[in-house]
Amino acid sequence: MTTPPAPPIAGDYAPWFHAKALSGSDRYAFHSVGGRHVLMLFFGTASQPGAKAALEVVAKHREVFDDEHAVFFGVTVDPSDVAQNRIAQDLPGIRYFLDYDRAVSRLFGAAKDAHRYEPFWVLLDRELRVIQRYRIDAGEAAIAELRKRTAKVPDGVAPVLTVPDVFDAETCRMLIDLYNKDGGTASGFMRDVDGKTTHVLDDNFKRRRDTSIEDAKLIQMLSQRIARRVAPAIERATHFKATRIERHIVACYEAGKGHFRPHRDNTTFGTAHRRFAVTINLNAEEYEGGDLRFPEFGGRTYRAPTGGAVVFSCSLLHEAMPVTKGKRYAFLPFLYDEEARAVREANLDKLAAAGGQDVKQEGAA
Ligand SMILES: O=C(O)CCC(=O)C(=O)O
Ligand SMILES: [Fe+2]
Repeated sequence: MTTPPAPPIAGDYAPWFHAKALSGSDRYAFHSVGGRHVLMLFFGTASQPGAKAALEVVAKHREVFDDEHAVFFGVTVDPSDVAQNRIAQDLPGIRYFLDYDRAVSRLFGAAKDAHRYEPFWVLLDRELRVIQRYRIDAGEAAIAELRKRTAKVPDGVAPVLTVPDVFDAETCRMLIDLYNKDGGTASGFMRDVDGKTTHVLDDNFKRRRDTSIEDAKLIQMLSQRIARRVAPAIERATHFKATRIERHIVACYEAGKGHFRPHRDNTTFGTAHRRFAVTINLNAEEYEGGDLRFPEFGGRTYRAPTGGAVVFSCSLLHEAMPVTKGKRYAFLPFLYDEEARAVREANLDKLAAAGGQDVKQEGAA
């Protein structure tokens, strides 16, 4: 039997989990809230006076939770809180987890067992690390600290690599032409639904059209450039040897439509093998907006030069900002290694039929 990890203390990264939320989601992905300070309140049941008072403190400071700088999550283990309308989601910023099996409460140390519950607040920074835990009656102190932290958030630097000249100008142009001949197809993203990695389309979350490169010779040439110019940069910076490449696509984000909201690239069974994401811009001078942003590290944005790459770990939260003028074209592979290939193969049976295509493409980097 493996012992469950000890609950996080100040300075530790908070554990990630999926949980039922009052919003209606059965599997709300907690890792996706990074980039904002997070105040969690493990209150157990709002029928208790201490919990009720704590929720009143949240209501009093409601404007702090604007989804941009800070978010609040209440955690109840009592179904009667919903049945009796004691809690309600209030956007922006106020959300609840329905932790009826106590899994989340156990993870954070609030539920000791089926009977004992120690309510508390826990404040997390934008990288989802614990700043501090507060007793349930110390809500004012927790929110005062949150206000202080959000008033001046240092502008960090995301741990990304920039590699110039992976493709020459001619190759970039040729890839754009290839896309334009085909016009691309609306591309979605992966989500685990009932244990299967499923392809989902949602314009609010991602809007982009992709065309898949089919020419074997071209694929080989592009893969070689990645192997000779991107893989060594990754190896020098991280000691990771990328040997495999997933997907050869040209993607296009159009002004007024194209964007991809904050996500991580390896959080489903079907994508767990991905190690590094590579963005090679094909026409960096021809559009506005469309830069990459890593919300856990602040507002700074990144744009690969034409033919050059921005490379980052697939575990980092990232977004492609909306394109506001022109069209942005990019070549967007993922890299991994032999060990990760075994992970990929072990997960093949977890791909829902319709979603399989994208992640089954393969070749050596
Ligand atoms: O547009 C980009 O550069 C990144 C795209 C991305 O995040 C993805 O395809 O997962
Ligand atoms: Fe991504």
